[in-house]
Amino acid sequence: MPSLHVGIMSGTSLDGIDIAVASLDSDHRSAELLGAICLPLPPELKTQLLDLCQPGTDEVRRAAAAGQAWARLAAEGVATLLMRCNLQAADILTIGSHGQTIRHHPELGFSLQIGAPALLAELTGITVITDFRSRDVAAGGQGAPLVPAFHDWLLSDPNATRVLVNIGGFANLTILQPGLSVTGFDSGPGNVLMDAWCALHTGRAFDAGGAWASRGRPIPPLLASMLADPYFSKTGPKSTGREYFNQAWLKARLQGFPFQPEAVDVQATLLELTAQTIAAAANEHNVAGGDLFICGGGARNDYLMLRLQQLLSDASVRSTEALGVDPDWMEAMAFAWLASRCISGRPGNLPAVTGARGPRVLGAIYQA
Ligand SMILES: Nc1ncnc2c1ncn2[C@@H]1O[C@H](COP(=O)(O)OP(=O)(O)OP(=O)(O)O)[C@@H](O)[C@H]1O
Ligand SMILES: CC(=O)N[C@H]1[C@@H]2OC[C@@H](O2)[C@@H](O)[C@@H]1O[C@H](C)C(=O)O
Repeated sequence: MPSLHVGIMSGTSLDGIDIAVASLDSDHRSAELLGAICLPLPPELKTQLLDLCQPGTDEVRRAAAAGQAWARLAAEGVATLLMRCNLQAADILTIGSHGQTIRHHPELGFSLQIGAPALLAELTGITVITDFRSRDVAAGGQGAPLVPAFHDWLLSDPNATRVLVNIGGFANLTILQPGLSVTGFDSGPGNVLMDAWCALHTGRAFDAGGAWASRGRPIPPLLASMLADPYFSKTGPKSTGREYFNQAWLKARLQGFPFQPEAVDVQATLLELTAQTIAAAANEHNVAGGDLFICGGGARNDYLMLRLQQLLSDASVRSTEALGVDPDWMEAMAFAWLASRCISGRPGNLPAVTGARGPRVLGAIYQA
């Protein structure tokens, strides 16, 4: 029997809160997107959340305040979306709310998302499930990436190799190969460094279509110094975040550089870094001849898509649209699905992906 679930994702790009409502049918492994909405983060809330991604003073109070502001915005989004879809709160079994990651340190035993789930349950009148990463981390896993389990559930094909690549702030891959267990990991930065550099030099939040990067030329020694970072040669399970790949990381590479490069060439180098680390991660798993399907905002970066296709010339590189899944809503749908797993007492993680000791039911439930 299908049931209706809402998924809310606020990713590492901090561009907005994505909300999707989906009809999920576990008997037939199907997911139908009924509607979706993206609420841009007001600049003040974006700044508050970004500030919380690094150590600072009075963090507990600031995190509580920002979490509540986030929940109020998310609740408004849920109400608008349900109205547009002609649905009532009572039609929705659960909301799966990822919240906003402000620290991800599986090596220290925690991954912290904020988003005032109790308030969200109170404001929406719908059962809210959140804190999806902690249980996996407690079981020795990375707590990330979690979407590979959803990709496997919805998109695996017994006859074809499929690689799903989510390019948001960070990029993660899911490798679905007939007869092999699912592999998945974060390959490294997706858009996060490109966004930061673009904002600094052009005042724009991102480089639309990769047009600016396409006018520059990657700087080989700078690219080499970036690719030498030990994260890229580590094998999975592995996950990363703003704690590691951030403006300070970029600054350190630029400081060690003998001349002042052109800003546009740095942008081209950062795009190349994203493309090459994704391509290398796919190649490590011998996916030549398979299909790559891209989701997340990176699917709109035409130049990045072109570079990926050039680097992986034996594979076809397309957006997940080709599989019938809108690339903008894949992650929000994944959190709707993770909530459906939790409420039915079924595991949400893939131990082979996250490194957890075993399958675990993920999430904390705030009953309506
Ligand atoms: N038209 C476009 N051209 C180029 N890049 C784009 C375009 N639209 C969106 N993006 C990129 O996609 C990003 C947002 O992607 P997305 O919403 O998938 O990220 P996220 O969910 O925040 O990240 P994560 O998956 O890491 O949590 C933007 O910050 C921008 O870099
Ligand atoms: C800790 C955290 O929020 N990680 C995000 C981030 O954004 C992409 C990548 O890094 C992935 O590991 C994860 O998100 C997706 C939704 C995931 O867990 O699959």
